[in-house]
Amino acid sequence: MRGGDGGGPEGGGVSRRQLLGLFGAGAAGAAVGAAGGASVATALANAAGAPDPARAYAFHGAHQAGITTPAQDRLHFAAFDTDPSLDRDGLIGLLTDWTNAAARLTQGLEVEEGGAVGGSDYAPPADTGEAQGLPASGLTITFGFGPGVFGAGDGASDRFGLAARRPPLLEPLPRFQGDALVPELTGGDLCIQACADDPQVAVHAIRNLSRIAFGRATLRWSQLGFGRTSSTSTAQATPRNLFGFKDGTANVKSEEQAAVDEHVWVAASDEPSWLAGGSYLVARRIRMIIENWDRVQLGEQEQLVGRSKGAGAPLSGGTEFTEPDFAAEGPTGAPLIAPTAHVALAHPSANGGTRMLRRGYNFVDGNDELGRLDAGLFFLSYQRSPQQFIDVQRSLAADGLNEYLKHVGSAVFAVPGGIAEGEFVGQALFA
Ligand SMILES: C=CC1=C(C)c2cc3[nH]c(cc4nc(cc5[nH]c(cc1n2)c(C)c5CCC(=O)O)C(CCC(=O)O)=C4C)c(C)c3C=C
Ligand SMILES: [Fe+2]
Repeated sequence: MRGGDGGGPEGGGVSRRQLLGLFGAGAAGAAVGAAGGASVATALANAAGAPDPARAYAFHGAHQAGITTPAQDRLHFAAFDTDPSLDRDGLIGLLTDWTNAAARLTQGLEVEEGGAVGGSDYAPPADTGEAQGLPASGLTITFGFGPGVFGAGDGASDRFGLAARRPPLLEPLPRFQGDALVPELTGGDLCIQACADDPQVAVHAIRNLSRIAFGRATLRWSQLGFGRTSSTSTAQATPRNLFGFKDGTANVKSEEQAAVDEHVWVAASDEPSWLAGGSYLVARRIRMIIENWDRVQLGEQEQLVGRSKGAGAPLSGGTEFTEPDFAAEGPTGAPLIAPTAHVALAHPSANGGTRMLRRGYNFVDGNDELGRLDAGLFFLSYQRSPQQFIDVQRSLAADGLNEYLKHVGSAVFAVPGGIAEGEFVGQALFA
């Protein structure tokens, strides 16, 4: 619990009580220390059915937390531009300061001991204070590097001396059919994804990390999210998006170790080696024209998605987790799942076997001048290569849902692997 004088989070870990119950004390200690690592994925998942305010995920580990971690209910995502005056040492300094703060915040602590009210009356507090008394709430903080960190590719603008370390796959995403991107909601040199089960905890994290960056990086755009639109663990119930459909049924789940290794983590044999254990993050702010959608008949809504609205079962039959049968035909000989249905076009069978780990959130940001809700899905996906997203998004050009969607924001980031205590996030990039 954040209290200003070093009080740790109750339980000190991934619901230590639950892990003790599952494995006994020794195993629980090892599991908490390696959170984010695959060896405890099942333990985390079993402990993750329902939000637990005292839950604290380890910040250090083989992978950054916040990817295969059971998706929390709330999001604050931020993309930053680095200040033109920032050089390599300045960037390392910023990453070090962010690491130190994030390691504390995720454990339910203030940015610094005595942060909000324990400092001098004559200096601004080191912590903004709105999370005083709040527990860790499952907070994870995940950092990523945008293409701009590696220079503009002309050699002249390589402020950080990282051009030679650029992941060959890290390019701004190509333009997709129907894109209506707003530059102010697109791109970014650095990103931070803060997820928690308490919105105030996620916002507090981004606010303080932004404040720490003052003079070194400025917020380019940010997004609040609620009601996760995916499950990343088999222990979680599938949530619903703002179209009212279950979303996340066929997602890559943390328990699918082989699929996570094949589709999510950059392997040691991939280029570049500094990104091993990391992933590529794609963010898309997708406006949903829900007023039009709400006038569509139920049967047509289901045809557009390819699944039933109630149970989330494929229209070819079965229950939620039955594999869709795209060859199944109805009495008229027409396929039960239309070839232009969202799930038909997004399915691995339509995309050379490709999958991705989706981790998006619903958003509602007020309304527009026509009185329509500015609502939608803040789509986040983690994959071993951005090409996985590109292939599926290109396939979705024929998606009937597009009539009700508008992609207005877009960004791609290389998310480095996890770190050990004493290291700063992304340290391998500078080695
Ligand atoms: C490019 C990737 C994807 C975008 C963009 C996207 C947007 C989007 N999706 C929904 C609703 C649903 N998506 C579902 C499944 C699904 N979607 C993608 C990819 C993108 N979706 C994939 C890879 C899959 C899984 C396909 C499969 O393997 O079967 C579903 C069905 C339930 C589920 O499996 O999650 C829904 C519903 C919306 C509303 C949307 C844009 C706003
Ligand atoms: Fe989808």
